Amino acid sequence: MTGTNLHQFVNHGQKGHTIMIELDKPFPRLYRSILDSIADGVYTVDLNWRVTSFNKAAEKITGIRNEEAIGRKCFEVLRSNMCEDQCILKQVIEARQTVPNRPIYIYRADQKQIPINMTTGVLKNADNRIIGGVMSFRDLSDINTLHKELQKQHSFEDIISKNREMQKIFSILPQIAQSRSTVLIEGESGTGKELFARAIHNNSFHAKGPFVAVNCSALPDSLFESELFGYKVGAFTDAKKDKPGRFDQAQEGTILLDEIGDISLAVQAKLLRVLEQKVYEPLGSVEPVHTNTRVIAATHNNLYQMVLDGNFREDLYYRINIVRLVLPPLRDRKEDIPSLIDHFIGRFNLLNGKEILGVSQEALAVLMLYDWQGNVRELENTIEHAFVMCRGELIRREHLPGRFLPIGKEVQPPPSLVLKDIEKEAITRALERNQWNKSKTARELGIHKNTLRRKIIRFKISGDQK
Ligand SMILES: Nc1ncnc2c1ncn2[C@@H]1O[C@H](COP(=O)(O)OP(=O)(O)OP(=O)(O)O)[C@@H](O)[C@H]1O
Repeated sequence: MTGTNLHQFVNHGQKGHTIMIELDKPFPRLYRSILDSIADGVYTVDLNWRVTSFNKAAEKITGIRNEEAIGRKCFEVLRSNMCEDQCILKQVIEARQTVPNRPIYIYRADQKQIPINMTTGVLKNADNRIIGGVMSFRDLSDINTLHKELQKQHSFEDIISKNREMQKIFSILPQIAQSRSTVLIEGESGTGKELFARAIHNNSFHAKGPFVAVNCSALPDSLFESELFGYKVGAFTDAKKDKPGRFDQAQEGTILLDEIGDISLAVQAKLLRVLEQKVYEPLGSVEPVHTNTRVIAATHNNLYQMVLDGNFREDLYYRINIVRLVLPPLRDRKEDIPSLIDHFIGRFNLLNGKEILGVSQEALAVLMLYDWQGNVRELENTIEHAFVMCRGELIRREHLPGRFLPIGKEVQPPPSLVLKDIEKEAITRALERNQWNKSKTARELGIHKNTLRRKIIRFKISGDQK
């Protein structure tokens, strides 16, 4: 390569690139041809972040032509989620080190956001002086689509679960979504009630309309009516102009009445009228407004028990309980924990530009043995905490919040604990919970009875072992 303007072109594979080039001289045709023959998108920038070369694959992936890219600032061309405050190139130049395989998002020319995998290296001239950077990137859309296809069996939209009860709900969710009936979703806090409500909305005839979530427990009686139904100017002293309510905002869409068990009996009567007659009057108005909003109600209470206790109107209960979904707590579907962890790690990797690969065996063991009173939300927050603490590729026990650290005896797995021990432990506990009834246990674990039998033999689980 001596005698050319491109003094050295080295590709270190996983370690990334070091390209030596003199940017003030014309980019030789030979090397442009080489760059154009590469399947990955490649572009170079100078120290003012101006794009100096942009190969054919980069054009194809981004939808931006070479002539449009050259000379422009790289953040105007790629517009990635990292550009503003975590510019990788800046980090690379400061550390004089290649950053390989960062998953990030960029915007294409047609405004579509796509996931890419970016490797960033420094660009040096013949005197070994840094004169810019080189980025190579790969479109991950197809890989992500394939991955999603595989995950589809255990998910509905963004809801992940291989639990049998949840799978049953997934299978009827499209029908529920397409009906116009009111849906009641019951489950402890953090089990995914709002996620399900959104999935129903997204798959319904109302999908193009808005999705409006109202937290009923946050609304005192005095505000409930004005918040839900709005008011007209002069309805009360401070009503200086008309204000639309949440039902107005949700017209043609879906309204989620979250924590419906927390509303008073007086408010329940008002809500019943809307559900029965599909009309309401804003405060200060006598003109009824017709609503076509789909209503989904959610609660962490046992509404039927509330009816029996006289705290919830029976007629309203039957009105909202046309279709009822009960989401099991996470401690009853621990088989979901590993895939939920993967799901959150994938999401946080993309958001934070990190490349964490997973959790260590010991960390997984404590997460599997934990009780998860806060359900999936608590798991999500735990992984987010670990993300902040983790500097390497693997989340270890020490990265988890304090309650997972070895002070309490109950969460101390033996150091040799491996995945099969966790599985054995989970199966034994499930068998105990179900009085060693194999059909019930298999159902709870979401596996076939024959699979359970095989595992009992393989793990040498016997009734008297504990
Ligand atoms: N099965 C699941 N797969 C993926 N993410 C989930 C799942 N279940 C819950 N989550 C996530 O956990 C968090 C809590 O979920 P969500 O808000 O839907 O729970 P909720 O039951 O409505 O809680 P609350 O009763 O406290 O309002 C959200 O960030 C949601 O995305």
